[in-house]
Amino acid sequence: MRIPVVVVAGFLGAGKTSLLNHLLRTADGRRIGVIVNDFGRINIDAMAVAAQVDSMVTLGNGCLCCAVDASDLEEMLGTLAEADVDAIVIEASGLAEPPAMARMVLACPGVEFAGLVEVVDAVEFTATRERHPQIDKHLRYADLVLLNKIDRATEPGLADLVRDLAGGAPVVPTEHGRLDPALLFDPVARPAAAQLSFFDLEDHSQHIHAGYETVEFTSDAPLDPVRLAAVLADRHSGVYRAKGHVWCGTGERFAVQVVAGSVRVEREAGEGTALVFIGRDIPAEDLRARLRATESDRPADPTALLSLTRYERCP
Ligand SMILES: Nc1nc2c(ncn2[C@@H]2O[C@H](COP(=O)(O)OP(=O)(O)OP(=O)(O)O)[C@@H](O)[C@H]2O)c(=O)[nH]1
Repeated sequence: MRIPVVVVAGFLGAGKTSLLNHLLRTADGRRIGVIVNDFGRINIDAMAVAAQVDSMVTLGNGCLCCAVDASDLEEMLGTLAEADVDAIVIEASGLAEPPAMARMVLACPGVEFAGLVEVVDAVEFTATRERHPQIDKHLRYADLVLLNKIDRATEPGLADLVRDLAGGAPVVPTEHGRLDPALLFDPVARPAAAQLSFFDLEDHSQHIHAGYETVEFTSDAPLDPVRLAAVLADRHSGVYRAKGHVWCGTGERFAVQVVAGSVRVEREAGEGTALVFIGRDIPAEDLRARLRATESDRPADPTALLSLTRYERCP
């Protein structure tokens, strides 16, 4: 039997890793192999899922849809297939071109393309669509759409709009990607996957990731929470997404998640700092210098960092 491969796509910060982690947590005996593709060189998403996955291949630094050719993907899928998994989930980078990825999976022997899942950020969707009208097409080709962050959705008519754009594919409202895994992995429950054979090969310059860049920062020194909080609060308007881990020299570190105007900082175990900023026209040198200036030689009370957590819309 060919192994089903599900592609999970969705714009930066929509909730793909949350969905993946939920699927891994609720796998109920299914062995799930994962391919995680992060846009930056540091694969933060891979770190987030590594603890619970049966078998994982990661690909950082560029979108799978462009950075890899079909034979590389075939090799990655082959590695997972050898690990004897029941299903494979590919988490695309938040800037990937989902139809292109689906087409690549369709071309791989030994696996069955089991559908394109598009995760929609119910808070940011309208603003994202304005910047990237191509996103409508992503929904049109989806086999299943998650209308995620429904707990924070305030826009009237959004569900109807997403349903219209999804053109008949099921639209499931979710919080933190909590989707019934049967919808993805049970052949009976899962919607029939599109064949995508009618796609024209697109020009890569039209892809959403054209124009986006990443700035990475790593450090083994304790960071000063007050100075770092100021850098994160006063981030350049080009930064849409930031994620990673921050260490202030205490016995814990902090997971940082920025999506547009939302900032979430949570305690977690570990040491060391790795942060990735994703956006357009980010003044990389300036940002790196400001981050470097937060390095300190002593631990400090992290309250200033924790109190950054807030949800707000971008102006
Ligand atoms: N309030 C709320 N927050 C959510 C929900 N789903 C995800 N988040 C938060 O949104 C942020 C981004 O979630 P991720 O799952 O990392 O998003 P992603 O699509 O994997 O992000 P990229 O890989 O960077 O594109 C995190 O802080 C999540 O906790 C949700 O349903 N409601």
